[in-house]
Amino acid sequence: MNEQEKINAALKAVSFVKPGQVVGLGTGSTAYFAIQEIGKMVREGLEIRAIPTSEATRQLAEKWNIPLTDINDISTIDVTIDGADEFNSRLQLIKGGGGALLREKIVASITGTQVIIADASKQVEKLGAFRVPIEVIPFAANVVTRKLSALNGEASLRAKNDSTYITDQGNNILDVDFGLIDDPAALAKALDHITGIVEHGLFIDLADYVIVGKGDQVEIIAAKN
Ligand SMILES: O=C(CO)[C@H](O)[C@H](O)COP(=O)(O)O
Repeated sequence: MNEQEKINAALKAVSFVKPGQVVGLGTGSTAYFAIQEIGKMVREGLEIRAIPTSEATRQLAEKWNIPLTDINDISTIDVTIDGADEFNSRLQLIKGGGGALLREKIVASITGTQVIIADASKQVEKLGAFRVPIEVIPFAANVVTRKLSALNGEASLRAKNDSTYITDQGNNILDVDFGLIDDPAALAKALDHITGIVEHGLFIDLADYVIVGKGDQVEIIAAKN
């Protein structure tokens, strides 16, 4: 993990934000730098409305006086800048290390241009060294855990400060080790069909660009359509 690479990627990503747009604000230590930069742009007169992907991001945006709007009052988001835990050459992602995958995926699903920012450590040949975060309703945590083992997934209930981790929606997160994933799209489809899973952290066909900091350079990788 390299903080300067995160900063460089974030500074590049904010050039995607234009006046008058609705902007999705991601969650995590990389998105933090983009939100901070957008805050400075707002202070200098940029007019946008933003949708935060977590309560932590909402607080950060409020601190920077970034005007917020309600996702239920809009139909599309022009551009979203968010981080990722891993990405591959097809711009398939694992997200949810920060626990915000549900709102992040909802926001991504109505975003025109989804820009992912990352340091170079996030680029992988095959997804799966980072365990796939899966948001489950607490009632179903063990039910889902057993169903995941049928897919060769070893699930651990996420904890924080010695307590079970609770998401912004009051759910739990299972961090699931599937080993290296040969076909992330097929796994995502299988997870889509498990009752009790609210959402999973495999983001397939959602990223339009990944901006990755590499040393003091920044590489912009566009999705192949
Ligand atoms: O998906 C996320 C939060 O749910 C984050 O974008 C992801 O965990 C990357 O975080 P960071 O930029 O801190 O490495």
